[in-house]
Amino acid sequence: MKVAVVYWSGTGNTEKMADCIAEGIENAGSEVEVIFCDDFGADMLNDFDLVAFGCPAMGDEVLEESSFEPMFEEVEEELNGRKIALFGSYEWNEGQKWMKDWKVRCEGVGAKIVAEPLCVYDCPTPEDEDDCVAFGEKIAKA
Ligand SMILES: Cc1cc2nc3c(=O)[nH]c(=O)nc-3n(C[C@H](O)[C@H](O)[C@H](O)COP(=O)(O)O)c2cc1C
Repeated sequence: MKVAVVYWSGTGNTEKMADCIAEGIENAGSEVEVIFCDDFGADMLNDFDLVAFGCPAMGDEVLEESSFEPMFEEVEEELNGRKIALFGSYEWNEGQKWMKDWKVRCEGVGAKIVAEPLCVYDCPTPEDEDDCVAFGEKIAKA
């Protein structure tokens, strides 16, 4: 299994999640590449069996709009039938609306979401980091 972890992060919280998820994927014996969203595109999808997308809640409960959203708009057209996972950090709302909307959006284009999306409040605690590693191990076996 070859996995891409594609993320955006402004203050490092989602980046930390990405690194821990990658650690879990490696623990599971899979190959992983951690890629900043500007360096990923639809033409790379065929190189991976699974893509884990990470983006914090930004704007008003949306994906980051200048870098991650344009990449995702291009990629989502090609997600039908592909295995993906979603994760990200948030801070302002307990409702995690951005992630609920993102999940519905991905299901709408036919992506196969292999695990319940992982949301972490603010900066990952050591326990959150363990959850991220476990998430990586889980999705790598999906
Ligand atoms: C411009 C801006 C908009 C944000 N909008 C939201 C939001 O709508 N909902 C929320 O829960 N958190 C919001 N946040 C908080 C971030 O999601 C939170 O700080 C997160 O940990 C940032 O992750 P990062 O370190 O990966 O950038 C916002 C933060 C910024 C700077």
